[in-house]
Amino acid sequence: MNSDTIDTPNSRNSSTTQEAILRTENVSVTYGSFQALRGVSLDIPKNQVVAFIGPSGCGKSTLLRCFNRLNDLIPGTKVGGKVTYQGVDIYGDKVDPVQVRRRIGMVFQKPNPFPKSIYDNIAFGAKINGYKKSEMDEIVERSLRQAALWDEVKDKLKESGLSLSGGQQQRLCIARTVAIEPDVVLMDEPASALDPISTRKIEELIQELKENYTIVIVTHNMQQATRVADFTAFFNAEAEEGGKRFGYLVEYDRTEAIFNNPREEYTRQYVSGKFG
Ligand SMILES: Nc1ncnc2c1ncn2[C@@H]1O[C@H](COP(=O)(O)OP(=O)(O)OP(=O)(O)O)[C@@H](O)[C@H]1O
Repeated sequence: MNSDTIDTPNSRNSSTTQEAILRTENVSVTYGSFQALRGVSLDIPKNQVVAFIGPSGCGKSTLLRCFNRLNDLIPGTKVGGKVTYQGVDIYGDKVDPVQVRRRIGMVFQKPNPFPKSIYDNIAFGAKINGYKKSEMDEIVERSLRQAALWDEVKDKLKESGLSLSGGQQQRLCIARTVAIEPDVVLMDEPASALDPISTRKIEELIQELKENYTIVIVTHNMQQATRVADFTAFFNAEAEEGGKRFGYLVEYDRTEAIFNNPREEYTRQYVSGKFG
C-alpha cells in the first residue's frame, strides 16, 4: 500500500507537506434516521498526535470509530463518504474489518482490562493475531515497556489486571493495544476517568508513543490537547429544522493555531471557554 503525500491539515496556510496515514473524504454518519456527523474531510498525518475537540454530541467519538470500522458493530449505523488508510478504502468490499482493527487499535475512556493476569491481557490478543508462543515473553515485556508500565508490574505478571489502579489499568490497555504492533492508536478520552497524576503519565506516554504510532485522541480537556497534540480538529454541532443537531468539522489546523490564532469565530469562542 502506498501512502499519499499531502499538504498539512492547514493546507490553506502552510506549504509544508506531511504524509497522511488516514484520510476522510466527505464522511457522514447516520444512526438510523439521525445524521450525527456531516461532510467531514480531514487528513491524519503519520507519526503525529491529532486531537478532536468540541462540545458534547458533536460527533468526535463517532468519527473516531469510523477509522477502525467500530461503527459497523452498532446496528443501523451508516457511514457515507470515504475513509482511506494508506490510500486504501477501508470500507471497500474486499476489506476485512478485523484486519483494519489490527492496524488501527483503540483505547477507550474506561480502562477495560480482561479479567485475566497482566501477562495474559497482552498475550491473549497477541496469540489470536498469530504471534508465536515462544515470542510471548518478549512481546509482553516490550509492550509493557512501551506503555511505561513494566517497572511497576514486572514482579507480578501473574496477578490479575483488575488488581491494578485505574491509571495502571489504562496503561495495561495501551500495552495490550500496542502488543500487536498497529500503525494507529485511537484514544477516546483515555484519561478522563483518571486522577491528575495518572493523566500526566498517559499524556507523557502519548508523546513517547508517537515515535512509533500515529495517535488520534478525543478529549474534552483543552489543556490536554495543547499538551499532547500536534494538530487539533474542532467540531461543533448545529441544529437543523426540527431541532435535530448534526456534528461537523469547523476547523483543523496545527494545535498552536487552533488555540492562539483560529480562523473561525466558533473556534475562538470555544477555545476561550465561551461555550461547550
Ligand atoms: N449508538 C448510537 N445510536 C444513536 N445515536 C448515537 C449513538 N452514538 C452516538 N449517537 C449520537 O450521535 C451524536 C454524536 O455522538 P458522539 O458520541 O459521537 O459525540 P461526541 O462529540 O463524542 O460526544 P461526547 O463529547 O459527549 O462524548 C450524539 O447526538 C449522540 O447522541
